[in-house]
Amino acid sequence: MSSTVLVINSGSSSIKYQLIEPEQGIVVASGLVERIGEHTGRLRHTFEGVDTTLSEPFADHGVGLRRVLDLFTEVGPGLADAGIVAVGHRVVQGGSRYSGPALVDENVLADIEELIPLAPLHNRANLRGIEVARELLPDVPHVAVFDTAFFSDLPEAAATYALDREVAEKYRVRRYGAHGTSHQYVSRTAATIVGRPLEELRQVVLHLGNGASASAVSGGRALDTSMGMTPLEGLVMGTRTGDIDPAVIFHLARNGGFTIDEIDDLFNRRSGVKGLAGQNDMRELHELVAAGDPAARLALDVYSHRLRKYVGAYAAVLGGLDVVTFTAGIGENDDIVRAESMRGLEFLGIELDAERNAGRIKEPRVISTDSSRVTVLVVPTKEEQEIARQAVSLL
Ligand SMILES: Nc1ncnc2c1ncn2[C@@H]1O[C@H](COP(=O)(O)OP(=O)(O)O)[C@@H](O)[C@H]1O
Ligand SMILES: CC(=O)OP(=O)(O)O
Ligand SMILES: [Mg+2]
Repeated sequence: MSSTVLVINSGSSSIKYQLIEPEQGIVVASGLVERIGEHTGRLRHTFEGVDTTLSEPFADHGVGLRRVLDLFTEVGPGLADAGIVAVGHRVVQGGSRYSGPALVDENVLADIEELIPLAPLHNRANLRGIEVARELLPDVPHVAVFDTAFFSDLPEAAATYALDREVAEKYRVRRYGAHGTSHQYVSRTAATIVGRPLEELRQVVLHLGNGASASAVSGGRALDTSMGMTPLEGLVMGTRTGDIDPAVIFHLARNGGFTIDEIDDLFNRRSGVKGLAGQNDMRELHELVAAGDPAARLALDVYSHRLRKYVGAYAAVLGGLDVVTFTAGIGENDDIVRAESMRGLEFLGIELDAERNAGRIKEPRVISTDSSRVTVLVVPTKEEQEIARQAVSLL
Protein backbone atom coordinates (compact mmCIF):
# COMPACT_ATOMS: atom_id res chain seq x y z
CA MET A 1 0.00 0.00 0.00
CA SER A 2 1.32 3.48 -0.80
CA SER A 3 1.64 6.26 1.78
CA THR A 4 -1.48 7.00 3.78
CA VAL A 5 -2.60 9.45 6.44
CA LEU A 6 -4.94 8.41 9.23
CA VAL A 7 -7.32 11.28 10.01
CA ILE A 8 -9.15 11.37 13.32
CA ASN A 9 -12.04 13.75 13.83
CA SER A 10 -13.26 13.47 17.41
CA GLY A 11 -16.60 15.22 17.95
CA SER A 12 -18.40 15.82 21.21
CA SER A 13 -19.86 12.29 21.25
CA SER A 14 -18.40 10.67 18.16
CA ILE A 15 -15.19 9.80 16.33
CA LYS A 16 -15.04 9.93 12.55
CA TYR A 17 -11.93 8.56 10.90
CA GLN A 18 -10.52 7.98 7.46
CA LEU A 19 -7.39 6.35 6.15
CA ILE A 20 -6.52 8.41 3.09
CA GLU A 21 -4.01 8.28 0.27
CA PRO A 22 -3.53 12.03 0.23
CA GLU A 23 -2.18 12.49 -3.27
CA GLN A 24 -5.20 11.08 -5.08
CA GLY A 25 -7.57 11.69 -2.19
CA ILE A 26 -8.46 7.97 -2.12
CA VAL A 27 -10.21 6.80 1.04
CA VAL A 28 -8.80 3.36 1.89
CA ALA A 29 -10.82 2.78 5.06
CA SER A 30 -13.22 4.86 7.08
CA GLY A 31 -15.60 4.67 9.96
CA LEU A 32 -17.63 6.23 12.69
CA VAL A 33 -17.99 5.66 16.42
CA GLU A 34 -21.23 7.10 17.78
CA ARG A 35 -22.91 7.64 21.14
CA ILE A 36 -19.67 7.70 23.09
CA GLY A 37 -20.41 7.84 26.82
CA GLU A 38 -23.92 6.39 26.41
CA HIS A 39 -25.14 2.90 27.31
CA THR A 40 -25.38 1.83 23.68
CA GLY A 41 -22.48 2.82 21.47
CA ARG A 42 -22.13 2.00 17.77
CA LEU A 43 -19.11 1.52 15.56
CA ARG A 44 -19.06 1.17 11.79
CA HIS A 45 -15.80 0.38 10.02
CA THR A 46 -15.59 0.24 6.24
CA PHE A 47 -12.71 -1.40 4.37
CA GLU A 48 -12.72 -2.57 0.74
CA GLY A 49 -16.44 -1.93 0.46
CA VAL A 50 -17.29 -4.16 3.42
CA ASP A 51 -18.93 -2.72 6.54
CA THR A 52 -18.20 -4.13 9.98
CA THR A 53 -20.53 -2.90 12.71
CA LEU A 54 -20.33 -3.26 16.47
CA SER A 55 -22.85 -2.34 19.15
CA GLU A 56 -21.26 -1.92 22.54
CA PRO A 57 -20.73 0.88 25.03
CA PHE A 58 -17.70 3.15 24.62
CA ALA A 59 -17.01 4.86 27.92
CA ASP A 60 -14.95 7.65 26.38
CA HIS A 61 -13.09 8.65 23.22
CA GLY A 62 -10.01 6.72 24.29
CA VAL A 63 -11.97 3.47 24.53
CA GLY A 64 -13.63 4.15 21.16
CA LEU A 65 -10.37 4.85 19.38
CA ARG A 66 -8.67 1.76 20.83
CA ARG A 67 -11.54 -0.36 19.49
CA VAL A 68 -11.18 1.28 16.06
CA LEU A 69 -7.48 0.51 15.91
CA ASP A 70 -8.20 -3.07 17.04
CA LEU A 71 -10.55 -3.37 14.08
CA PHE A 72 -7.80 -2.27 11.71
CA THR A 73 -5.88 -5.32 12.91
CA GLU A 74 -8.88 -7.66 12.89
CA VAL A 75 -10.49 -6.81 9.53
CA GLY A 76 -7.88 -4.62 7.85
CA PRO A 77 -6.02 -2.80 6.71
CA GLY A 78 -3.44 -3.95 9.27
CA LEU A 79 -1.84 -0.97 10.95
CA ALA A 80 1.65 -2.28 10.30
CA ASP A 81 1.20 -2.50 6.53
CA ALA A 82 -1.24 0.37 5.99
CA GLY A 83 1.64 2.69 5.04
CA ILE A 84 0.68 5.34 7.59
CA VAL A 85 3.12 8.26 7.31
CA ALA A 86 1.20 10.65 9.56
CA VAL A 87 -1.88 10.94 11.74
CA GLY A 88 -3.92 14.12 11.27
CA HIS A 89 -6.10 15.18 14.17
CA ARG A 90 -8.94 17.66 13.99
CA VAL A 91 -8.68 20.02 16.96
CA VAL A 92 -11.53 22.49 17.33
CA GLN A 93 -9.96 25.23 19.46
CA GLY A 94 -6.48 26.55 18.75
CA GLY A 95 -6.98 29.95 20.37
CA SER A 96 -4.97 32.85 18.94
CA ARG A 97 -1.80 30.81 18.72
CA TYR A 98 -2.37 28.56 15.71
CA SER A 99 -2.92 29.92 12.22
CA GLY A 100 -1.98 26.63 10.58
CA PRO A 101 -1.32 22.95 11.30
CA ALA A 102 1.11 21.99 14.07
CA LEU A 103 3.29 18.97 14.68
CA VAL A 104 2.10 17.51 17.98
CA ASP A 105 4.63 17.65 20.80
CA GLU A 106 4.33 18.19 24.53
CA ASN A 107 3.89 21.95 24.10
CA VAL A 108 1.08 21.57 21.56
CA LEU A 109 -0.63 19.04 23.84
CA ALA A 110 -0.37 21.46 26.75
CA ASP A 111 -1.90 24.24 24.62
CA ILE A 112 -4.82 22.06 23.55
CA GLU A 113 -5.46 21.12 27.15
CA GLU A 114 -5.21 24.70 28.29
CA LEU A 115 -7.78 25.71 25.66
CA ILE A 116 -10.43 23.20 26.85
CA PRO A 117 -12.50 25.97 28.51
CA LEU A 118 -12.81 27.71 25.12
CA ALA A 119 -14.35 24.61 23.44
CA PRO A 120 -15.40 22.36 26.30
CA LEU A 121 -17.41 19.87 24.23
CA HIS A 122 -14.66 19.34 21.70
CA ASN A 123 -11.10 19.95 22.88
CA ARG A 124 -11.19 17.37 25.66
CA ALA A 125 -12.26 14.72 23.13
CA ASN A 126 -9.64 15.92 20.63
CA LEU A 127 -6.92 15.68 23.27
CA ARG A 128 -7.95 12.19 24.32
CA GLY A 129 -7.92 11.08 20.67
CA ILE A 130 -4.38 12.39 20.21
CA GLU A 131 -3.13 10.74 23.41
CA VAL A 132 -4.47 7.31 22.50
CA ALA A 133 -3.37 7.54 18.87
CA ARG A 134 0.16 8.52 19.92
CA GLU A 135 0.26 5.59 22.28
CA LEU A 136 -0.84 3.12 19.60
CA LEU A 137 1.07 4.72 16.72
CA PRO A 138 4.18 6.08 18.44
CA ASP A 139 6.49 6.02 15.44
CA VAL A 140 4.67 8.38 13.08
CA PRO A 141 4.27 12.15 13.32
CA HIS A 142 0.93 13.39 14.64
CA VAL A 143 -0.36 16.69 13.29
CA ALA A 144 -3.05 18.90 14.83
CA VAL A 145 -5.23 20.79 12.36
CA PHE A 146 -7.24 23.50 14.07
CA ASP A 147 -10.83 24.51 13.25
CA THR A 148 -9.96 28.04 14.34
CA ALA A 149 -6.91 28.49 12.06
CA PHE A 150 -8.84 29.89 9.08
CA PHE A 151 -10.36 32.52 11.36
CA SER A 152 -7.16 33.47 13.17
CA ASP A 153 -6.85 36.69 11.17
CA LEU A 154 -10.47 37.83 11.36
CA PRO A 155 -10.67 41.62 11.28
CA GLU A 156 -10.55 42.96 14.83
CA ALA A 157 -13.97 44.54 14.42
CA ALA A 158 -15.47 41.09 13.82
CA ALA A 159 -13.40 39.20 16.39
CA THR A 160 -13.89 41.60 19.30
CA TYR A 161 -16.85 41.44 21.68
CA ALA A 162 -18.06 44.74 23.17
CA LEU A 163 -17.04 43.60 26.63
CA ASP A 164 -14.87 45.35 29.22
CA ARG A 165 -11.44 45.27 27.60
CA GLU A 166 -9.47 44.16 30.62
CA VAL A 167 -11.83 41.29 31.39
CA ALA A 168 -11.84 40.20 27.75
CA GLU A 169 -8.06 40.23 27.58
CA LYS A 170 -7.50 38.50 30.90
CA TYR A 171 -9.88 35.65 30.04
CA ARG A 172 -9.12 35.62 26.29
CA VAL A 173 -12.73 36.30 25.41
CA ARG A 174 -13.00 36.89 21.64
CA ARG A 175 -14.42 35.29 18.52
CA TYR A 176 -12.31 32.32 17.44
CA GLY A 177 -14.86 30.63 15.14
CA ALA A 178 -14.89 26.92 14.29
CA HIS A 179 -15.34 24.57 11.30
CA GLY A 180 -12.60 26.64 9.63
CA THR A 181 -11.04 23.70 7.78
CA SER A 182 -14.41 23.16 6.12
CA HIS A 183 -15.08 26.85 5.40
CA GLN A 184 -11.65 27.20 3.82
CA TYR A 185 -11.89 24.05 1.70
CA VAL A 186 -15.45 24.81 0.59
CA SER A 187 -14.81 28.46 -0.32
CA ARG A 188 -11.75 27.45 -2.35
CA THR A 189 -13.66 24.68 -4.12
CA ALA A 190 -16.59 27.02 -4.78
CA ALA A 191 -14.29 29.35 -6.72
CA THR A 192 -13.23 26.52 -9.02
CA ILE A 193 -16.87 25.51 -9.56
CA VAL A 194 -17.94 29.02 -10.60
CA GLY A 195 -14.74 29.30 -12.64
CA ARG A 196 -13.61 32.64 -11.20
CA PRO A 197 -10.52 33.61 -9.21
CA LEU A 198 -10.96 33.22 -5.45
CA GLU A 199 -9.55 36.75 -5.04
CA GLU A 200 -12.61 38.27 -6.76
CA LEU A 201 -15.35 36.47 -4.88
CA ARG A 202 -17.56 37.55 -1.99
CA GLN A 203 -18.86 34.33 -0.51
CA VAL A 204 -21.09 33.07 2.25
CA VAL A 205 -20.47 29.48 3.34
CA LEU A 206 -23.15 27.67 5.36
CA HIS A 207 -21.75 24.61 7.14
CA LEU A 208 -24.85 22.84 8.45
CA GLY A 209 -24.10 19.64 10.34
CA ASN A 210 -24.86 18.82 13.95
CA GLY A 211 -22.89 21.92 14.77
CA ALA A 212 -23.61 24.67 12.25
CA SER A 213 -21.82 27.86 11.25
CA ALA A 214 -21.81 30.57 8.61
CA SER A 215 -18.83 32.50 7.32
CA ALA A 216 -18.29 35.58 5.18
CA VAL A 217 -15.26 35.09 2.92
CA SER A 218 -13.87 37.83 0.69
CA GLY A 219 -11.02 37.07 -1.68
CA GLY A 220 -10.35 33.86 0.22
CA ARG A 221 -10.05 35.62 3.60
CA ALA A 222 -12.63 35.19 6.35
CA LEU A 223 -14.20 38.53 7.34
CA ASP A 224 -16.68 37.14 9.86
CA THR A 225 -18.04 33.88 11.18
CA SER A 226 -20.98 32.93 13.35
CA MET A 227 -19.34 30.70 15.96
CA GLY A 228 -17.81 32.74 18.72
CA MET A 229 -15.50 32.16 21.66
CA THR A 230 -16.94 28.63 21.64
CA PRO A 231 -19.00 26.69 19.07
CA LEU A 232 -22.22 27.71 20.84
CA GLU A 233 -22.87 31.05 19.15
CA GLY A 234 -24.59 31.75 15.85
CA LEU A 235 -26.90 29.50 13.88
CA VAL A 236 -29.54 27.21 15.36
CA MET A 237 -27.94 23.75 15.67
CA GLY A 238 -29.01 20.18 16.36
CA THR A 239 -28.85 20.60 20.13
CA ARG A 240 -27.31 24.09 20.64
CA THR A 241 -29.13 27.40 20.95
CA GLY A 242 -26.87 29.48 18.74
CA ASP A 243 -27.47 33.21 19.35
CA ILE A 244 -29.43 33.93 22.50
CA ASP A 245 -29.69 36.94 24.83
CA PRO A 246 -27.02 36.31 27.53
CA ALA A 247 -29.48 37.71 30.07
CA VAL A 248 -31.38 34.43 29.75
CA ILE A 249 -28.52 32.92 31.78
CA PHE A 250 -28.95 35.46 34.60
CA HIS A 251 -32.69 34.92 34.53
CA LEU A 252 -32.48 31.11 34.74
CA ALA A 253 -29.85 31.27 37.49
CA ARG A 254 -31.60 33.90 39.60
CA ASN A 255 -35.22 33.00 39.05
CA GLY A 256 -35.14 29.37 37.94
CA GLY A 257 -32.58 28.01 40.38
CA PHE A 258 -30.41 26.60 37.58
CA THR A 259 -26.72 26.08 38.26
CA ILE A 260 -24.16 27.23 35.69
CA ASP A 261 -23.44 23.60 34.73
CA GLU A 262 -27.15 22.97 34.20
CA ILE A 263 -27.42 26.00 31.93
CA ASP A 264 -24.33 24.87 30.03
CA ASP A 265 -25.95 21.47 29.48
CA LEU A 266 -29.29 23.09 28.57
CA PHE A 267 -27.77 25.42 25.97
CA ASN A 268 -25.35 22.91 24.46
CA ARG A 269 -27.20 19.60 24.56
CA ARG A 270 -30.90 20.19 25.11
CA SER A 271 -31.65 23.18 22.89
CA GLY A 272 -31.55 23.93 19.18
CA VAL A 273 -33.81 21.83 16.98
CA LYS A 274 -33.92 19.10 19.63
CA GLY A 275 -35.04 21.51 22.33
CA LEU A 276 -37.74 22.97 20.10
CA ALA A 277 -39.09 19.76 18.57
CA GLY A 278 -37.68 16.84 20.59
CA GLN A 279 -35.62 15.62 17.66
CA ASN A 280 -32.23 16.78 16.41
CA ASP A 281 -32.00 14.70 13.23
CA MET A 282 -33.23 16.87 10.34
CA ARG A 283 -34.64 13.87 8.47
CA GLU A 284 -36.87 13.01 11.39
CA LEU A 285 -37.78 16.66 11.88
CA HIS A 286 -39.12 16.73 8.32
CA GLU A 287 -41.23 13.66 9.01
CA LEU A 288 -42.75 15.40 12.01
CA VAL A 289 -43.42 18.51 9.93
CA ALA A 290 -45.08 16.41 7.23
CA ALA A 291 -47.27 14.79 9.91
CA GLY A 292 -48.47 18.24 10.97
CA ASP A 293 -46.49 18.62 14.22
CA PRO A 294 -46.62 22.37 15.04
CA ALA A 295 -43.50 22.31 17.26
CA ALA A 296 -41.49 20.73 14.44
CA ARG A 297 -42.86 23.32 11.98
CA LEU A 298 -41.78 26.13 14.29
CA ALA A 299 -38.32 24.57 14.77
CA LEU A 300 -37.79 24.49 11.01
CA ASP A 301 -38.98 28.10 10.72
CA VAL A 302 -36.62 29.25 13.48
CA TYR A 303 -33.76 27.34 11.84
CA SER A 304 -34.41 28.88 8.40
CA HIS A 305 -35.04 32.37 9.75
CA ARG A 306 -31.65 32.41 11.48
CA LEU A 307 -29.92 31.27 8.29
CA ARG A 308 -31.66 33.90 6.18
CA LYS A 309 -30.69 36.57 8.70
CA TYR A 310 -27.00 35.61 8.60
CA VAL A 311 -26.90 35.57 4.80
CA GLY A 312 -28.33 39.11 4.76
CA ALA A 313 -25.94 40.30 7.45
CA TYR A 314 -22.93 38.81 5.72
CA ALA A 315 -23.94 40.28 2.37
CA ALA A 316 -23.65 43.63 4.18
CA VAL A 317 -20.30 42.70 5.78
CA LEU A 318 -18.98 41.69 2.35
CA GLY A 319 -20.41 44.74 0.56
CA GLY A 320 -22.21 42.48 -1.91
CA LEU A 321 -22.51 38.82 -2.64
CA ASP A 322 -21.37 36.51 -5.44
CA VAL A 323 -21.65 32.97 -4.08
CA VAL A 324 -23.59 31.17 -1.33
CA THR A 325 -22.52 27.59 -0.65
CA PHE A 326 -24.23 24.90 1.42
CA THR A 327 -22.19 22.11 2.96
CA ALA A 328 -22.09 19.36 5.67
CA GLY A 329 -24.79 16.78 6.51
CA ILE A 330 -27.80 19.09 6.29
CA GLY A 331 -26.39 21.56 3.75
CA GLU A 332 -25.48 18.76 1.35
CA ASN A 333 -28.64 16.69 1.66
CA ASP A 334 -31.54 18.84 2.73
CA ASP A 335 -33.25 20.56 -0.19
CA ILE A 336 -36.09 21.75 2.07
CA VAL A 337 -33.76 23.67 4.40
CA ARG A 338 -31.95 25.13 1.38
CA ALA A 339 -35.21 26.26 -0.25
CA GLU A 340 -36.79 27.65 2.90
CA SER A 341 -33.70 29.52 4.07
CA MET A 342 -33.14 31.18 0.69
CA ARG A 343 -36.80 32.17 0.29
CA GLY A 344 -37.23 35.94 0.35
CA LEU A 345 -33.61 36.64 -0.61
CA GLU A 346 -34.46 37.37 -4.26
CA PHE A 347 -33.77 41.06 -3.53
CA LEU A 348 -30.11 40.09 -2.94
CA GLY A 349 -30.02 38.36 -6.32
CA ILE A 350 -30.55 34.85 -4.98
CA GLU A 351 -32.80 32.64 -7.12
CA LEU A 352 -32.88 28.89 -6.50
CA ASP A 353 -33.72 26.48 -9.28
CA ALA A 354 -36.22 24.03 -7.78
CA GLU A 355 -35.18 21.13 -9.98
CA ARG A 356 -31.44 21.59 -9.46
CA ASN A 357 -31.99 21.99 -5.73
CA ALA A 358 -33.96 18.75 -5.52
CA GLY A 359 -31.40 16.62 -7.38
CA ARG A 360 -29.34 14.25 -5.27
CA ILE A 361 -25.78 14.30 -6.58
CA LYS A 362 -22.67 13.74 -4.49
CA GLU A 363 -20.53 16.11 -6.58
CA PRO A 364 -20.31 19.91 -6.16
CA ARG A 365 -23.11 21.55 -8.11
CA VAL A 366 -24.96 24.78 -8.86
CA ILE A 367 -28.52 24.97 -7.51
CA SER A 368 -29.39 28.53 -8.57
CA THR A 369 -31.00 29.51 -11.86
CA ASP A 370 -28.87 30.65 -14.78
CA SER A 371 -30.21 34.18 -14.33
CA SER A 372 -29.54 34.31 -10.56
CA ARG A 373 -27.08 37.14 -9.85
CA VAL A 374 -25.69 35.15 -6.90
CA THR A 375 -24.53 31.60 -7.64
CA VAL A 376 -25.82 29.16 -5.04
CA LEU A 377 -23.85 25.93 -4.70
CA VAL A 378 -23.79 22.65 -2.84
CA VAL A 379 -20.21 21.55 -2.18
CA PRO A 380 -19.70 18.39 -0.11
CA THR A 381 -17.13 19.22 2.52
CA LYS A 382 -14.01 17.09 2.75
CA GLU A 383 -12.67 17.98 6.16
CA GLU A 384 -10.80 14.70 6.48
CA GLN A 385 -9.06 15.00 3.11
CA GLU A 386 -8.17 18.60 3.84
CA ILE A 387 -6.72 17.55 7.22
CA ALA A 388 -4.69 14.83 5.46
CA ARG A 389 -3.43 17.35 2.93
CA GLN A 390 -2.40 19.81 5.63
CA ALA A 391 -0.76 17.06 7.70
CA VAL A 392 1.36 16.00 4.73
CA SER A 393 2.23 19.62 3.94
CA LEU A 394 3.97 19.82 7.31
CA LEU A 395 6.17 16.73 6.90
N1 LIG B 1 -30.57 13.13 3.82
C1 LIG B 1 -30.52 14.04 4.79
N2 LIG B 1 -31.46 15.01 4.87
C2 LIG B 1 -31.43 15.92 5.85
N3 LIG B 1 -30.50 15.96 6.81
C3 LIG B 1 -29.55 15.03 6.79
C4 LIG B 1 -29.50 14.02 5.79
N4 LIG B 1 -28.44 13.24 6.04
C5 LIG B 1 -27.85 13.72 7.16
N5 LIG B 1 -28.52 14.80 7.62
C6 LIG B 1 -28.24 15.61 8.81
O1 LIG B 1 -26.86 15.85 8.92
C7 LIG B 1 -26.52 15.99 10.29
C8 LIG B 1 -25.10 15.51 10.53
O2 LIG B 1 -24.25 16.25 9.70
P1 LIG B 1 -22.67 16.09 9.81
O3 LIG B 1 -22.06 17.07 8.90
O4 LIG B 1 -22.30 14.68 9.66
O5 LIG B 1 -22.51 16.59 11.31
P2 LIG B 1 -21.35 16.45 12.38
O6 LIG B 1 -20.05 16.43 11.64
O7 LIG B 1 -21.53 17.66 13.21
O8 LIG B 1 -21.63 15.18 13.12
C9 LIG B 1 -27.53 15.18 11.07
O9 LIG B 1 -28.02 15.95 12.12
C10 LIG B 1 -28.65 14.91 10.07
O10 LIG B 1 -29.83 15.53 10.54
C1 LIG C 1 -17.18 22.93 16.14
C2 LIG C 1 -18.35 22.03 15.99
O1 LIG C 1 -19.45 22.38 16.32
O2 LIG C 1 -18.09 20.82 15.46
P1 LIG C 1 -19.18 19.70 15.17
O3 LIG C 1 -20.13 20.27 14.19
O4 LIG C 1 -18.38 18.56 14.58
O5 LIG C 1 -19.83 19.38 16.48
MG1 LIG D 1 -18.69 17.99 11.40
